[in-house]
Amino acid sequence: MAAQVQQGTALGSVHDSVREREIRTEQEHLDRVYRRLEEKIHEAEFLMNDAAKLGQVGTPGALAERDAQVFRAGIHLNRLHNEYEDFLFGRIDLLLGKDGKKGPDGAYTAVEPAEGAVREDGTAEIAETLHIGRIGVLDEEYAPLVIDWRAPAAAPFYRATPVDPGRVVRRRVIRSKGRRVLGVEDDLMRPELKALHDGRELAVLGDGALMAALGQARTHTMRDIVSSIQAEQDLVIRAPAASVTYVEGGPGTGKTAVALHRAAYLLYQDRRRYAGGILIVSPTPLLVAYTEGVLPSLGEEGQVAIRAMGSLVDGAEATLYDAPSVARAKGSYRMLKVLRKAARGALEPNGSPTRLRVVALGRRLELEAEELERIRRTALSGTAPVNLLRPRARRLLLDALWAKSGAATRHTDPELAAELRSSFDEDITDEDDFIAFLDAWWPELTPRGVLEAMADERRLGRWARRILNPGEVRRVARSLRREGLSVHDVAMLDELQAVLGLPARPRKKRELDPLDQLTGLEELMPVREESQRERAERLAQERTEYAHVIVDEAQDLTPMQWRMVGRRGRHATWTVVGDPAQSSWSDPDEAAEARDEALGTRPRRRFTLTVNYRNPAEIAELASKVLALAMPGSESPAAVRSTGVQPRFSVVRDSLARTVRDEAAQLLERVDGTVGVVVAMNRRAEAARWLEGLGDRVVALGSLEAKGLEYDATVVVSPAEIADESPAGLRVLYVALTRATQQLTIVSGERDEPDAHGVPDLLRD
Ligand SMILES: Nc1ncnc2c1ncn2[C@@H]1O[C@H](COP(=O)(O)OP(=O)(O)OP(=O)(O)O)[C@@H](O)[C@H]1O
Repeated sequence: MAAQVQQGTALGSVHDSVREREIRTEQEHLDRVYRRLEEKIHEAEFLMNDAAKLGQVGTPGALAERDAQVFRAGIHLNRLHNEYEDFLFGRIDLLLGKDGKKGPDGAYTAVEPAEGAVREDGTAEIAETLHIGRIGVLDEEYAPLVIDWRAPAAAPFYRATPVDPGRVVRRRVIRSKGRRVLGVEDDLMRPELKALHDGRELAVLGDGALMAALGQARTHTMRDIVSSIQAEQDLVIRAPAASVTYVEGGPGTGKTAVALHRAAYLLYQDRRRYAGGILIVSPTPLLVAYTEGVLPSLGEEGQVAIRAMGSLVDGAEATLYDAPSVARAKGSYRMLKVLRKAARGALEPNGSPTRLRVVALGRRLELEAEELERIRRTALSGTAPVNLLRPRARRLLLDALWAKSGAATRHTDPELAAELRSSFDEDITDEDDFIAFLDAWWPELTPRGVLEAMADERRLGRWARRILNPGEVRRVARSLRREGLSVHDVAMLDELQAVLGLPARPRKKRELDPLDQLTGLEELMPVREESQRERAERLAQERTEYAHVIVDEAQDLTPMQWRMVGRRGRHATWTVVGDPAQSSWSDPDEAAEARDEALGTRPRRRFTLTVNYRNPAEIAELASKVLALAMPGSESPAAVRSTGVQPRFSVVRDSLARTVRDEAAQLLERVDGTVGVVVAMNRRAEAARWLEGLGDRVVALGSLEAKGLEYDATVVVSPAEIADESPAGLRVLYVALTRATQQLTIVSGERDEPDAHGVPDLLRD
């Protein structure tokens, strides 16, 4: 190897001095970057003050100018005041490029080296050195001091491999804390070259920046992976935003990490387009809490909303879980039919009036139950939202009363007849009795109101006839009588909102130009089309539709949830990440149909992630036994590292509680970070009690709550209980087994059949 790779104890001191020199070089660069950042902060503060002065001038031009300045300076200050852990984290040393053109970030754009960049004797000069960081920084001459990780020029940092190095000779990960460089880790992309930089041979130090990142102790929040994104992940992160980006990959392949980095990339790449907002949908509030720090660490906040599936509807916050059979009924397409019937049926509350009496044209007029029923049916024909049909029902009532009055036949002059009719209508609709009748007979329905009506088993039975079986009706009605909402109730609320429609509100009058009124122009002017910006602002405010929707753990969405999420991205581009092998939904075909409906006919670009960065090989191998049972024939992703520590098997000694507590305590001793204890859903509450007093590094979770999370070590309690809990139980067990980054303990419970080594039947070959 021509490059200067220093290894072994004999070379130790040389190695140390090379390391010190390289660290010093990077430190000097970092110092320069910080000096420049400080200058920028002063500039931004100056701009803010200046902008405030402009504000006192008060002319429209000055005000617009001030707004723009405040906006720009505000963003700047916000970012710069953040003291990032590792503001600058990478560097690439490049050969001369083919065409010598520079991009907007000041870096040369060519991917391939120029002819002659490598001399015949195998030596080459480093022509360009780029430092990669969280945001871009230019020096006084507009030369790049730091390239934003999302800029095209930074892509080779993530993509270059020894097989396909492009111009990259050396790729360096720089570790720093605050303003101090702590270390560097290099990968050599062209080991065959003798590369010179400033007349000196290029040094190559250490290896394993990725391994160091993976081996770190976990906390209860996710870290960004910006300094170690791998090539197959980078392809997804930078995929063009058109249509649907569809990503599959097994546990730990970085799907969630990639989805979050992609949100940051899209904003960087086209901030205007994504002013309409990016929505990230997560299955649980726990996963939201775990992931929500990643985007701010990448310098992105505000335009991205991370919401749990149970809080996608404003004002709703799901806190309950349904039993699997109830979840199945509530989440399936069948529920859609039930809701449509319920929305119409709920118009007839118990005690709905059966007679309408009014006085008009000096006569008493009456409509009886049968006529009222006929009018209701006519008004409800079709599929229009129920709340929007109230004006139609009102009109039909007036028609029927007018016919009863016989007044129509009395006037042959159409003008007179029309006049009489309009005063007839006015008289009636002003009458308090009529208003009270209408409110009782055709009440304005709310989604919550309909859900409450469905809690009445008799009524639900009527609406769900031949759709749900009697057992399902009983269980669903009972579940709706509980205090609080479940995650599946929230999708039902959202569907009901669509079925009911927002009641008609009086339209806000456009401000009139007095001149238009004088000339009558007002009548002739078409209502102005909303501009793109106005639309984006409106959508951001209403927060019901987004410019890009990212669905994490997509394999778990029920058909009803796909409909809910689909409504938020009708005009959006999408990134959908998931793993069918981890699906906890019992009917994947039905869910796939709903997903295709939500995504429409947009073309899809498919990606597969193949490397498991979370689990060591020892844990991945055990989990693959359950994968073979859950989805025969599917492949598990290759684990990128091994720890030499085999999973531990434990059987209950005196009590399950004591055994689990002891095992968790042992793991707390063995790892520095977090421990997760995963139990069947119905044991959640008791498991939390088992762990009382062990501190906040350990948590108890139900199997469904473990989705997407990870811990240094996990205790999985009774594989058989988890597997038996629902029709998708084996896949849920697969999720539970793949949460640990270092150690895994399996505790067999009553239902398991452990062998002499404590290995339960489900985990044997
Ligand atoms: N390139 C990388 N560099 C460093 N760490 C990585 C990288 N890719 C993934 N990881 C780490 O691997 C772990 C798993 O990533 P992530 O949670 O995104 O996987 P996932 O595919 O969503 O898993 P699951 O399907 O089990 O939810 C995380 O700790 C993540 O930070």
